[in-house]
Amino acid sequence: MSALLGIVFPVTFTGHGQLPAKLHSSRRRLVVKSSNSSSERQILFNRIAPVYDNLNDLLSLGQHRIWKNMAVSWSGARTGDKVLDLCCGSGDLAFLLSEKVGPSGKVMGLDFSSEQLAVAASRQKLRGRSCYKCIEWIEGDATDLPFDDCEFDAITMGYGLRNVVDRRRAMREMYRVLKPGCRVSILDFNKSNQSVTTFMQDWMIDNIVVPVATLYDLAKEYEYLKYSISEYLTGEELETLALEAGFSSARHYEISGGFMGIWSP
Ligand SMILES: C[S@@+](CC[C@H](N)C(=O)[O-])C[C@H]1O[C@@H](n2cnc3c(N)ncnc32)[C@H](O)[C@@H]1O
Repeated sequence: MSALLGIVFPVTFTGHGQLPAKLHSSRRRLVVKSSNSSSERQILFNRIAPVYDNLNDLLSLGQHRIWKNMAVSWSGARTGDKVLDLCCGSGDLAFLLSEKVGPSGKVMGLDFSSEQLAVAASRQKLRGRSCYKCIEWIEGDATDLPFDDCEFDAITMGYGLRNVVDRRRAMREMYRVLKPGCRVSILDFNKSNQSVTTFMQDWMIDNIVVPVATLYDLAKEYEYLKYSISEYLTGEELETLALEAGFSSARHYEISGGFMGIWSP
């Protein structure tokens, strides 16, 4: 779900702030394409957890790995840093971050899906390098972070913000827990102003993503992708959101077919 033929875009923000809501797991089978409550989305991501990684590789032809590497580079994470990966899912960006910060650093991977975190933890066990031991998985809500002010040297978020119901609050939380002068790097699908791009995105979701997901009995869950992009923010709107949250600057670039974003000082 995260990546599809280059139709993604990260945006990074700097700056240096506060806030709090709680979510509870539910076993209800409630997944709809216009899923627009946090608990519905939590259920959705729990359900897709067992196949999420395989589908990412399949649907992006492996390209999501390149984009995630870029997002981690843009975060500016360095050896020994304490960093946060929000909406970490099965942990791709957290693993990449741990390679940057090394065993002397610390990576916190936070997500509200216990099933995604279980996949992340089992992947961690299978990995031998010492740097992976510096990752801690935390079940929590991106809009109510269980961290102190100014705790992190860098924050990443891959394909997360689009799925967060209260994005304004999530952005303010990122601002609060980030140290002054440090950077947030956000990677996601682009909500384009170009009708051709939107048409291509919709076409690929309808004709490639959903049919493939149907093979895993996850059609409805992946139909949600189209909805989530349509109600996401454009690059300009994301920049405004970051500035309103207190960040000193924010820059969104489209890449990969014209749709990826990066912060510039
Ligand atoms: C598309 S997945 C991305 C996972 C991973 N970052 C990646 O790039 O592969 C989105 C993740 O965001 C999580 N998520 C959505 N809203 C959240 C929130 N409010 N708080 C914490 N996690 C959230 C979901 O549980 C899911 O694991």
